[in-house]
Amino acid sequence: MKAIANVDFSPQVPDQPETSCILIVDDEERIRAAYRQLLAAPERSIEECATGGEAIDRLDRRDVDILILDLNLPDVHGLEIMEWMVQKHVPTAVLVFSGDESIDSAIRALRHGAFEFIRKHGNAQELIDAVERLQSRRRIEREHAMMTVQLENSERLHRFLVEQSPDIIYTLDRDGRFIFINGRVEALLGYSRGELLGKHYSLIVHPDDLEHARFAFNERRIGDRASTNVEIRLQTKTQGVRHFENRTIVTILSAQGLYDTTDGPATQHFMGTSGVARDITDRKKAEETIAFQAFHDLLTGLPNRILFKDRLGVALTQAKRKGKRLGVMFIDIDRFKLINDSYGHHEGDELLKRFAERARSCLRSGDTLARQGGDEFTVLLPDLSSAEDAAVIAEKLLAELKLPFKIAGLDFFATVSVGISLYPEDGESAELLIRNADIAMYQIKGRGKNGYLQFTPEMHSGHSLRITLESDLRLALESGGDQFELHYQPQVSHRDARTVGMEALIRWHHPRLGLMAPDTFIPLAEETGMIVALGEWVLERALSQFADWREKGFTGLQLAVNLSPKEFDRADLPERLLRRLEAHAVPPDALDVEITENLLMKDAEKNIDMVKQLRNSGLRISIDDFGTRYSSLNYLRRFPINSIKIDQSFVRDLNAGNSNSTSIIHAISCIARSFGLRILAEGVETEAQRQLLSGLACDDMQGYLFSQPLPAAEFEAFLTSSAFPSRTSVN
Ligand SMILES: Nc1nc2c(ncn2[C@@H]2O[C@@H]3COP(=O)(O)O[C@H]4[C@@H](O)[C@H](n5cnc6c(=O)[nH]c(N)nc65)O[C@@H]4COP(=O)(O)O[C@H]3[C@H]2O)c(=O)[nH]1
Repeated sequence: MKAIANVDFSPQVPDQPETSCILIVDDEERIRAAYRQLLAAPERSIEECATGGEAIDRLDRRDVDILILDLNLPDVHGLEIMEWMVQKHVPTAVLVFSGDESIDSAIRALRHGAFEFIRKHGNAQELIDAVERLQSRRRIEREHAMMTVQLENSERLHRFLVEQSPDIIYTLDRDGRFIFINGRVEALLGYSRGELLGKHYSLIVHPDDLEHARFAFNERRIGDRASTNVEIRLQTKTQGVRHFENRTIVTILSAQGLYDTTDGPATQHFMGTSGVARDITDRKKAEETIAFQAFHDLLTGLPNRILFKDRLGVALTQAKRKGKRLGVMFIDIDRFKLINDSYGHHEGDELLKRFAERARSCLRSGDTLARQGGDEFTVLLPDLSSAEDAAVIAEKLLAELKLPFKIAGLDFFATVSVGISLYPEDGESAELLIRNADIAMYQIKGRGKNGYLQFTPEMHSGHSLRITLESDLRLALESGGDQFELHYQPQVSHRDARTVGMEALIRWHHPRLGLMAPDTFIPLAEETGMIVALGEWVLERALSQFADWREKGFTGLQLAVNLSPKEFDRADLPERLLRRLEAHAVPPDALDVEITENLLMKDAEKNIDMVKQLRNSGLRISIDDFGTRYSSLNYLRRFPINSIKIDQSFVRDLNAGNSNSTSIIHAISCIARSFGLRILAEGVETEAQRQLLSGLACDDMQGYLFSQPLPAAEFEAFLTSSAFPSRTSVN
């Protein structure tokens, strides 16, 4: 950026009356003395000269404001002095007084640039009035000159700002033609200014946005009512580096009407529009990357489970309306783990990709093949004329797989187990149809794999385990929660390798099944509503432990707890949290509530309100598993959260040198930073990941590299003795 050199933008209008220097030139000393007396005043400094020569010397210093000049001097004629002054550009104002009272003499003096002509022997008041008039004129002239300088400076500053602006700044005439556009347009759109001046704005607007642009570019309103942040795609002149889609950049446009008010505010004439277009192409690209990966599986490019479920929901609505049948297939590649472990992950990934291609080739264009995760795929068959149609497709798939996959020079033979469920026979909801297809798939696996089966209600008996777990969980809660334990995992600041907080993670010591990870019982607790009581237990235990640590001197730490969406359903959540915080004397800003992206998407308005209430109470809010759902940046705008936790899956992929993951983390961290959010990466297991993440501007990290989640006593020892001590370590 250029420096704004030599420009003084400070106001320069004087607040004190200035002293005027007055020079009286007359050969008669008596007259000079009389005039000096007449004109004496504090804001005047009066000097005298008896000859023209002396006067010229004095005037040459150019600090005389007013010259009172007698024309008839002994050495030089007064008019000659005035000629000399014109030649030398002496800026002194001249008041001629002369004993020669002829009109001719007065006219000559005035022609030579005199301000006024006064008769020498006239009324003395005439001289005083003339000098006052001159002083006042000089003052106005000076102020005018100063204002001109200020105006020039401000215009220079304005030009500088407009030219250096990273945004396109333009003015249109009343017909929508450019009458001004700054140089930024050249870099952004590839047009020179000359090419655009006089042209209609539609030349640079993407054809699909013309209608939209008409409102923004024709904006007639001003002030707060004028359009701001209208998203419009502009077209570049040629295929540029910065294009979004074909020759397109995305901008946010703000515009307002321009009015001629010279005839007074009542008679405003519309003159045109001026506005600013900010290039947001990079942000849009990042949003698209994130939106794509939120709905797609990165490895195969297939829809992921969220998109699948969404499409299934839409297909179900249509099937219900039209009275049609639809099918869901759950496909699992047999012994995939074995292939992965024996040949390596790269080969495993390659097999998944090739399998996806082959499976897709067996389907019609309206069918959806999705990857659920790992080696599990699902298929939506939205339009089946009979139950057998799904079986035909499954057979086709099995037949396709008789041919080997050639990967890294080797022949891989893959077989699959396929479970099928049908609407309306096997379920009316997306969840039920997927679950029943899954159950059918497990049945075929149990029967020796490589085949397909349609769901039958008898297959449900295996689900009795779930029923038992449900009642065990209820009992565990009712008996006071002794079977539960909290483990704490440190969160480490990447800047100074200090522990800055911890996440509380629940464990269940099941009396028969042993130690159970939360993934095995939290979903069940959520489905049955027991999560609310479980959440209460977690909060109470975690806060009491945390308060204990604070008392021991570990004060600067944050405690993170997971909150399930069900807990958000209760309107009194903020009060309950605050009550518990108060009971343990823990300040609200030490508690970091982790919520999932799902929560923000479903029932957004209600949840926005809840998040705002929590934030207003001083609590901190983090979004857990960020990037795994539809990470619309809109909700980052609308939800006043503090931090985001980048999901482990991206961190894991960093190890495999997956450039997709790197660019997604980069995109996420750029966006998070622009919203002023703290970024925490989860699941950091290796030094290589730590280094990559540091380069991607992650503030804090959590993962096995620093520590596994630990029981309270071990965590306390970690805080004091580890390589990542607490910032407020008591030791
Ligand atoms: N592979 C790998 N894993 C790592 C690493 N570092 C941490 N982890 C694991 O990643 C999970 C992080 O927690 P989360 O994303 O909040 O995910 C949590 C959270 O969503 C839920 N959860 C745990 N405790 C609670 C709770 O008290 N309430 C609620 N509502 N949910 C909970 O269960 C999920 C799983 O918890 P955990 O099994 O404890 O699993 C924890 C943790 O043990 C690493 O370097 N590598």
